[in-house]
Amino acid sequence: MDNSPVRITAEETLSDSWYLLKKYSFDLRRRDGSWQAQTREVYDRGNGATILLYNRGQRTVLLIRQFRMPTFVNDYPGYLIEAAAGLLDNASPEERIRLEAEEETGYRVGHVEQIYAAFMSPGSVTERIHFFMGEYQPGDRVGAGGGLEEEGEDIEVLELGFEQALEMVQSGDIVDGKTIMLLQHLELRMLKEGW
Ligand SMILES: Nc1nc2c(ncn2[C@@H]2O[C@H](COP(=O)(O)OP(=O)(O)O[C@H]3O[C@H](CO)[C@@H](O)[C@H](O)[C@@H]3O)[C@@H](O)[C@H]2O)c(=O)[nH]1
Ligand SMILES: [Mg+2]
Repeated sequence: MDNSPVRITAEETLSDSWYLLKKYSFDLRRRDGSWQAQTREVYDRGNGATILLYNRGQRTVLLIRQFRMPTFVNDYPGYLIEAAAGLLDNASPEERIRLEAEEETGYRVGHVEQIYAAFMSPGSVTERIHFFMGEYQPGDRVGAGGGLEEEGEDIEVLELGFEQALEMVQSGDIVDGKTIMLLQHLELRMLKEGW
């Protein structure tokens, strides 16, 4: 017997231009057992991965700054400070984050640790982001980073002190969700382990 609380009744593609925007019609079984018809728009850009590169000895992190159009059209100057990140494009999260971190920051990544995967905007976007932490050393730098110009990327690499980065979360100079989560994960680790 089908016990699912959801029955999809129709699926309409609203846009398949760069990524995929669909409208789903479905019946949802409410907690009282009754069924209710609903529709929701769902944006599918695949899944992603992100990493906080940190150096424990120097007490620094490597972040990037780039232009993000969706923030610009929502009353923000558009240049966002973020942890390196990329879409999976059919690679595994770990494979992808190594490639992306090197492409964006110029640092080759050694050991990485996956900490969790999270839905970042579950009311509208399918994406689940895989979160990683990785230590870097100055000698791991193999290029300038910056991303791929042919894809429109123009990425500035920033090396910041831990404390400065955490203060920038408080001051509103760092406003990207995944980056705030990663910096706070680092802060928890610093507190727990007494760095
Ligand atoms: N032409 C065109 N290019 C696009 C479009 N949308 C994205 N791109 C390009 O596609 C590439 C995607 O770059 P990635 O580095 O793989 O992804 P990202 O944009 O950094 O995404 C990461 O961060 C996001 C925000 O936190 C995450 O949502 C995502 O999962 C990932 O972690 C970028 O060059 C971007 O400009 C579009 O509509 N049109
Ligand atoms: Mg990226």
